[in-house]
Amino acid sequence: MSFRIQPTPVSRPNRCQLFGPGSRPAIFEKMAASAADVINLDLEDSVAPDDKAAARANVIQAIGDLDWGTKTLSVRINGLDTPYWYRDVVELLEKASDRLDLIMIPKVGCGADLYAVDALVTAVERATGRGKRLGFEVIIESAAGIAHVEEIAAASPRLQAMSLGAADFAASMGMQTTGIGGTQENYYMIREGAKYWSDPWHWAQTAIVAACRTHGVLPVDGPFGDFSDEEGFRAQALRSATLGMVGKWAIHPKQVALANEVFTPSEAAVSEAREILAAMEKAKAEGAGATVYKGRLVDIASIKQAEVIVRQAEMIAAG
Ligand SMILES: CC(=O)SCCNC(=O)CCNC(=O)[C@H](O)C(C)(C)COP(=O)(O)OP(=O)(O)OC[C@H]1O[C@@H](n2cnc3c(N)ncnc32)[C@H](O)[C@@H]1OP(=O)(O)O
Ligand SMILES: O=CC(=O)O
Ligand SMILES: [Mg+2]
Repeated sequence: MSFRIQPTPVSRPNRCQLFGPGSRPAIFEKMAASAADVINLDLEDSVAPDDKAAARANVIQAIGDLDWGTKTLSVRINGLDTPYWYRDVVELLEKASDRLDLIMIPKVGCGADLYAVDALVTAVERATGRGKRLGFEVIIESAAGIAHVEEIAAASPRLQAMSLGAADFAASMGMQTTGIGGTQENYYMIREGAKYWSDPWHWAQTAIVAACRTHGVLPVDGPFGDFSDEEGFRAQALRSATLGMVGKWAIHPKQVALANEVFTPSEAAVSEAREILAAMEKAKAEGAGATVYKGRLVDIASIKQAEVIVRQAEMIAAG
């Protein structure tokens, strides 16, 4: 490990973030009753411009009125290039109850975007004497966002989570697709006449995971648009989990159980991790730094790998 120790992100389950438009209050109770760890009430791209003010009022009322249980409650505000965002922040902080945990800032392009929102949030918190400090989450969904991803991950002590937003990301990058996440028909290699599909989101995901892990932020995979394609969602989520992401968005209630399943370590994975820890305890007692488990090498690095899985399982079990 470098002299610079890797910070630990906030310890809370973030396997699934369920989104719903702020202009559709009829679904808020269903969102609150869902099995998602995080609820994202949206004021941004799922809300038409004429509905922005009404959506904001709906969301403010629902934050206080509904029972959100132990979920993390977040509101996606409008982007800093719009006329709406400052009023989203000010009205949420002045009028919504303390139940609000986070705001999600979309389309961030540089660290100064977070600085600007932090300055406004801090001023309103001080002016109103608001007790609970608001946290941030951001979406990397532009060329600028991915180019400055590490600067963004380091930009505010309020930052808890960072998601990849595949739809806006594809548009900003000029990618020739209208698909939101998952396999892209034209992204393949050919060998001996057979097509092998590759993953166009992979490089952005790894950049996000590395930036997040460097700065103690939770890396999250964003939306998967085709909510009829359960296997496609599962495959995308499994790749994200394997890369180190802790959860994925659901843009339809059907996707919540899938995300929870993928981002909860399986019983088999947890017992194997515990067995590796036990094998290493035994090795340590015998003065060895490495040993053999099921015919393969395990050593001190394996302890850290196994601890990732055990910690994740324990944190989820603790709720
Ligand atoms: C690219 C991005 O920015 S993604 C993030 C922003 N986008 C969003 O927030 C969109 C979120 N999703 C939605 O708005 C909706 O799910 C839609 C438009 C995709 C589909 O809505 P519908 O046509 O109503 O879906 P459908 O008929 O399959 O709904 C089934 C049930 O789930 C409910 N439901 C639909 N969406 C949601 C949701 N997001 N949360 C909770 N419940 C929901 C419906 O009310 C319906 O309930 P019922 O059985 O009691 O009648
Ligand atoms: O906001 C999400 C996206 O995919 O765009
Ligand atoms: Mg977007």
